[in-house]
Amino acid sequence: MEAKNKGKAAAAKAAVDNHVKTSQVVGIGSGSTIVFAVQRIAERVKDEGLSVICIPTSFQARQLIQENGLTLGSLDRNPKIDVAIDGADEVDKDMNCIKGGGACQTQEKIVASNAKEFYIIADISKQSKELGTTWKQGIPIEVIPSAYRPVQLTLEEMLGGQANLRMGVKKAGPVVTDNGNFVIDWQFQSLPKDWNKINQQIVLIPGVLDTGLFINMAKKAYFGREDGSLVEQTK
Ligand SMILES: O=C(CO)[C@H](O)[C@H](O)COP(=O)(O)O
Repeated sequence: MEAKNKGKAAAAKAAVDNHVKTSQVVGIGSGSTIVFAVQRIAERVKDEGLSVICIPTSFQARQLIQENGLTLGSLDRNPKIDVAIDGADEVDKDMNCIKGGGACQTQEKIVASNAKEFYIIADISKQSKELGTTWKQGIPIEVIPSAYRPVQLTLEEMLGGQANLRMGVKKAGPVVTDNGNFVIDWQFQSLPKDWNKINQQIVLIPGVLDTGLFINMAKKAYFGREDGSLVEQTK
């Protein structure tokens, strides 16, 4: 297994083994690390008879749940989630996160905020002392397509920096989210001191759905090192 994947797998296994119990409703995040968590849940279903209902945060998560033979639930049928597990692009010492590298942050935030407990799994490169110092691609913000230009201008006038429309790779034009919207990646000029305030300011701009700033939501983060060892972090 590739070294980085060893860390991701170790973090995923620890979170699933420590926090997922039978009969629970489990929120399934998106990205490359969550793949290992879903595989571990499937292993436990097979080996121990674990029984859980999985709530996806994206098209990718839905596919993963189905491909691994797990029970697919929905927020309509299972609005109360026991535990949610997800990856992150950066996690600071206070457990605040930047998410949305895969453009799934809105559904991820809905699932995480409706879970009793929310756990982050990541390779060690995602651990950071101060939010905004390691993830350099900007704060992901989901916007309604017709509003993208005014939102870009408002962000730049209000907060400075640069608000870039995320463009597709192997697809002409912008990235379109699972909700049919666009993503703006806001790159700040100077490191904000109060991320909570910044988040609230952005969310209030008409046309914005939500941001990839997950402030004070995660209970614990599991970071895996390349040798398969773990760093556990709580607030
Ligand atoms: O927020 C996300 C998707 O919107 C992902 O959880 C985040 O990008 C981390 O992904 P990976 O596990 O591939 O590092």
